Amino acid sequence: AQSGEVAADPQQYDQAYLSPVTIGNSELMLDFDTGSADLWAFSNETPASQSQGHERYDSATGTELDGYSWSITYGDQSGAGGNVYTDKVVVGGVTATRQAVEAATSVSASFSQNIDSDGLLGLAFSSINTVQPRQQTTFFDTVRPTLAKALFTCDLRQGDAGSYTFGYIDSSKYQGTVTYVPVDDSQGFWQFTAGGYSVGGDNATSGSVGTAIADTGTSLLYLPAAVTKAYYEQAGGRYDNQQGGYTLPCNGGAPDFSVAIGGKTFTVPGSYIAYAPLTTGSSTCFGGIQPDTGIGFSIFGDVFLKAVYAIFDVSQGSPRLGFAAQ
Ligand SMILES: CCNC(=O)c1c(-c2ccccc2)csc1NC(=O)CNCCc1c[nH]c2ccccc12
Repeated sequence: AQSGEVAADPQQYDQAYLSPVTIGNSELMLDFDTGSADLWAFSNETPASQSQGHERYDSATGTELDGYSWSITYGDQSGAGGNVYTDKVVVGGVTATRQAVEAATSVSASFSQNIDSDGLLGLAFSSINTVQPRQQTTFFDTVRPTLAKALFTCDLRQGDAGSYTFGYIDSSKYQGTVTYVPVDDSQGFWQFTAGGYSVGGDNATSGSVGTAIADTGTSLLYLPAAVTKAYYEQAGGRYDNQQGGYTLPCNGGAPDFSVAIGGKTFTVPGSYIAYAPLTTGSSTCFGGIQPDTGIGFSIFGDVFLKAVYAIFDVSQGSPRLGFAAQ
């Protein structure tokens, strides 16, 4: 049975985390994304004008799926599309011998400009993979029958290298016990229900956050508008229309944010929520908590996930998420 571990290196402001992946003879840095289900990469088929500074997948090592294509658009209106190959993909020693690899023939500007990232490795459910005419499986779904345990874990850190493991849980990476909650995979996401929250206090008491997804591909923590408003009232933040989100003083006074999941309280330190200065040297920061208005659910992105050890587990038949304090 296979199991393995791969580093997750933070980009500036922990905007995303990148992990080394070998595809055929190419070694690329990919953004592992539990909020989508396509493994796509810059490739020899991506126009040079769009791929400056990126490592590229050389599709010569792959077997083309004739007549297959993919096209994805994310909520921030970024996206990519192209052709499909099968090739050998290795992540932390775990090997998928015939993994669908989506070679980009076109990528949006925000991906071209983010030169550290050579593509994404989707870890949501394969039901939302975009390959046509026949949907393909994610790397995790491809290797799942060969894994020691049908699960993967995520240990993201503030401003420091974290890691993903496949096939095993590393109990040295968390304290206390793991709290498991059921996952509703009907929308293809790692979707769960979050409970009460508290700002600055130590026990999650008021209100209820509700439906949420665990999403390593989204940088911030998107919460219901009322919860977000309550947070910034205590944090001394304000909604800045020009910035298109809440901003707050960078100076370290931001209160912690706590939320109950499965009856256990998990706390995001205030320092994670003073996310990034608006411009270099500014004393005003863009907030790491933003409203989830119009999305349809809350998104527990990297700002939350770097405060916990997360276990994405399908070993029990129905999927479940495990959280433990880091
Ligand atoms: C901001 C990125 N997140 C989203 O758009 C998103 C939404 C979403 C939907 C509507 C409006 C805002 C967000 C729901 S689930 C979800 N999660 C994903 O889509 C996960 N994949 C994000 C890939 C991605 C998009 N832009 C990037 C820029 C850097 C690194 C990764 C990315």
